[in-house]
Amino acid sequence: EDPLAVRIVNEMNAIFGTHPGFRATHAKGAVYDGSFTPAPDAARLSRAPQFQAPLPLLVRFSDGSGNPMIPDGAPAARPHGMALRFVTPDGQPNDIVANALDDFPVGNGEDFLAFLHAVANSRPGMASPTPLERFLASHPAAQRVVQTPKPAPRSFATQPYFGVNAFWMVGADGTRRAFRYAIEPVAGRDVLEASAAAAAPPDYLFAELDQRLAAGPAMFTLVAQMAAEGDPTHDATLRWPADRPRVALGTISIRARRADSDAQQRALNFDPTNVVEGIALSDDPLLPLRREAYGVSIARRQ
Ligand code: HEM
Repeated sequence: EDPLAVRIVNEMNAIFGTHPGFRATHAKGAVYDGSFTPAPDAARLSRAPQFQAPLPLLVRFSDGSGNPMIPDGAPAARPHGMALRFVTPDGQPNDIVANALDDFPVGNGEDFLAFLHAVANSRPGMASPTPLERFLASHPAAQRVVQTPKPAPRSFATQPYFGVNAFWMVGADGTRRAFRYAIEPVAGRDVLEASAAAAAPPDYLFAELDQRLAAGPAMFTLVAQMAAEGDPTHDATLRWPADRPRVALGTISIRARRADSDAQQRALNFDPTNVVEGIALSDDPLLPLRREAYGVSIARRQ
């Protein structure tokens, strides 16, 4: 039998079709140049280079489907994605790969495969219960994610993004703290009515961002939601209480779409397990699985 990561990417291909040269999911995207300026507090929390001094960033915004022709306003384009790479002085990448949803349907790879398999095998008009309905009935976190409203953003720059999986920060004094990333738009959250999203031009999000950047950078605050002692890090479906402190780690500034965006996005391999000294992976099993599955998709598309 094929490894789990291969079977997962196969199910993604079954859902979205195979599109040579494109990612198995988040297929439609573009790559931007930007920079990161750490907040004064960040250096104490993590000794990673991105929290010591300003660094260049590579950023990719994407629609959350494996279909590269998906209209930006289609429900299947949600959640949208934001992936970023700190370009560190020694060239070792630290990536953050985030979705426009502060949640995930499953906490382990077997359940993710079963979820994708159920989606791939359910069709509108099928007799109830469909495979998806059966999966949701026995997986409350997936039910919660499916029921969460996911309005289309007005702009990639008016949408918050979330890292979902927990990491550790290792401070200058060696102290380890568990956290999750959030990326908050400085312009504030702004969404479209369902009817406006359905009527929007197919590339409205990418066109809007070009227009916005012509007038000035798009800004976000990189935030860490800090765990309290004992908060679970091993299961992305176990959300931490909303009152956990949110610490600003710095400012993301997005300058312009790269002229070589198409070539860049083919070559780029964002991976949430690309971390540098000062950031460490948690015990969340989705992290090593993501590394493997992204690797499978990268090998197929490159
Ligand atoms: C077990 C869980 C997951 C699996 C198996 C998975 C799988 C994949 C795969 C195969 C790709 C394409 C990689 C490539 O060709 O470069 C991808 C891309 C992506 N995933 Fe995941 N994913 C998982 C969880 C997540 C989570 C939790 C998030 C967000 C919090 C996320 C956000 C994204 C984004 C934004 C991209 C596009 C990255 C880019 O712009 O290059 N994924 N995922």
